[in-house]
Amino acid sequence: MTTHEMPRGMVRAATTQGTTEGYMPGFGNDFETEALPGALPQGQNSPQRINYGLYAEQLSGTAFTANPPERTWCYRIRPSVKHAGRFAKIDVPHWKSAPNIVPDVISLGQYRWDPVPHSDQPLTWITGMRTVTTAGDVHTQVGMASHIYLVTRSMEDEYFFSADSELLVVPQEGRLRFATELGIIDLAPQEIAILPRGLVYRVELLDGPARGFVCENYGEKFKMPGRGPIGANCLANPRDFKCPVAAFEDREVRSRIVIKWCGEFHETFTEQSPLDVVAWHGNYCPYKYDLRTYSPVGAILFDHPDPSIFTVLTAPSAHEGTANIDFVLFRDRWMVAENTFRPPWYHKNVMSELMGNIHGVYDAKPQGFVPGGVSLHNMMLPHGPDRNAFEHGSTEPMVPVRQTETMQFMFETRFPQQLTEWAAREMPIQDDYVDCWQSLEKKFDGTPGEK
Ligand SMILES: O=C(O)Cc1cc(O)ccc1O
Ligand SMILES: [Fe+2]
Repeated sequence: MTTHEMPRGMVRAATTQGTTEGYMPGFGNDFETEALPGALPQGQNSPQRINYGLYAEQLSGTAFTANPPERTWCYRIRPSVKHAGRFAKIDVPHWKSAPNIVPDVISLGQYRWDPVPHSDQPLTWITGMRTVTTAGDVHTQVGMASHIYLVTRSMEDEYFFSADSELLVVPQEGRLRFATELGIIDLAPQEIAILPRGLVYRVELLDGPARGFVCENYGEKFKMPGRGPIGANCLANPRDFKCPVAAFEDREVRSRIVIKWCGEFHETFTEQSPLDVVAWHGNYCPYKYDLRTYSPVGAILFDHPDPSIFTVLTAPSAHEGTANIDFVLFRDRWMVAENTFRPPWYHKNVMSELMGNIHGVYDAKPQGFVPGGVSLHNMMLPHGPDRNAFEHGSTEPMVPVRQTETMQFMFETRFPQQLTEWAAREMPIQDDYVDCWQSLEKKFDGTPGEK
């Protein structure tokens, strides 16, 4: 299927001025969109009867009284209660939720993994999800989980929603289509998508097998970080977030809906596609973002700032400035600081840092952290440049250098991350990772002067 082909039978809103080919720009906007003319009621949410015989339904992503409240009004062929009833538990063994403490697995440590090889098994978005770490508690809606997905099959007449979490998707190889209740998102490496809690969707492969990373956010939703003295511009700009226009299917076919709820998986069946929202308006919706539109701000004279300067999105916790999750991007950029050790400094951090490599070379780890690979520097565990990066960083000429062809990210959380059994035993762990610091030399010889 090409990017422009629609899934079977899907009717999408005509793009209007201000939209970019099936998407509407802006972060947290109050959007409105209709796939059939006149389907969206004007001036009120719940008229006695709705055009085309549609049903009105509200999807609330925050408490009714939150400030600001986030909700979307959907005008659909059937209310979703007709789609989802009579649930049965099913087993999705590799998708774990916090708390998931494996007694004989040691999560305390610095870990790194090679890319998980693509599979020749038929794996969908649901069966291909592999949890790497969990943190916090899904039941009290704090913390997160990190996952790797390996997708080799499109979902067919099968749909999913997570009542537990919002999903941040970071593709690394292969393109995916998210056909959602609120419209279609096509996603390629170097882009990200956010799928809100409660939204029903189907995931299709657009080409090849797909692999990528997911951050499952149990807590408050991702938002743009406060930019403080940076002001109104740079970092991620609101207009670069894109929300899909309405698209619907009118397909009467037996369909399976899988629901993640309190860490458990359930199935229910319906006789029609649940993607039957013809029009909607509101501020609770899925969106995508092209990481290449991120404008990094950094040191332009000396020293190395905290990586919070590279935050794309932040999911707050109850403690101001202490994120449940920060999503941080290390992209290509100029390094210009004078008289400065330019790679990341050595450090210990109360927050735990899970990193993934989308492509290219990461400056603190010129070897070993390869595209598709993952590293974890858990709560308060020391880490920093390996020996090669240290030697290079402390001797390189202080001329402007462009770090090119590089893109890594970090899921940083205030909670310690617990390894799953799969991450500890099946994912290709690099047993010798911690040795990358052992060859750092003692330079101190008791005499002053630079060594
Ligand atoms: O540990 C890492 O590689 C991530 C990181 C990068 C950086 O520039 C500063 C601090 C930090 O934790
Ligand atoms: Fe770090």
